[in-house]
Amino acid sequence: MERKDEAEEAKSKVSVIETWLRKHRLLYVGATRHPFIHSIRDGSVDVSSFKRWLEQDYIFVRAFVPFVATVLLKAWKESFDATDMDVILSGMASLNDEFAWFNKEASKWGVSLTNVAPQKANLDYCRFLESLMSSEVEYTVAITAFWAIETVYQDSFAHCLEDGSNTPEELRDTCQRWGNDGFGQYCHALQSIAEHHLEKASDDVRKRTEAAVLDVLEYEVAFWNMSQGDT
Ligand SMILES: Cc1ncc(CN)c(N)n1
Repeated sequence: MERKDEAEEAKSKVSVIETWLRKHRLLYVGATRHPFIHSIRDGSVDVSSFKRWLEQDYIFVRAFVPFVATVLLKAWKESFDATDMDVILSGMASLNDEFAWFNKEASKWGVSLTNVAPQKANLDYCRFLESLMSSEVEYTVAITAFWAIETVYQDSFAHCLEDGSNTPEELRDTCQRWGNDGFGQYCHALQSIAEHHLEKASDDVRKRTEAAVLDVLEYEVAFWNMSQGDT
């Protein structure tokens, strides 16, 4: 009987990440339902904004790869569960495909990805990524920030593919890239890993992880703003 109560309690227990998502709902919605995303979803998107996003995101992804490499290194050193490395490695593999995709998409839109100057919001975000690459930053903080970065794109672009959306045909490929179910499952796998480590983390590490997630959400909002030319 007691065992059953414990199982029931575990089932109804709200996870750390879920608690943060509820607590910071407005910011999360701001990052995943941004006017730029709405404009893709309703078909009113400004082509020059989309092209700016494409150019700037290519620069961001180039900085994202070394960040993910450091998360992989930390998983190897700090996690005893081999699944962590499998999931992170699958993320790296999809980043490899992403470069090919960026090049294809750039030629489709007549955009050159070489010699693009990073804009301030992008530079700030890349600098933040670099700070997370430090060996002083715990694996729990890094893997949870990684989850947040991937999830913002997944949630945003999946919204553009939902029933009732009016996403233009030529933008569906972009939305599929991050909004597809496989990418959704990958984000859930990252969330489970992050949760597992957060459950065991000290209050101090949890606090710093929550702050890093909030930073990610703010940088994502600034990135969408920049894409729209609102900086
Ligand atoms: C700014 C940003 N955030 C997230 C992702 C998803 N990797 C991205 N490509 N760019």
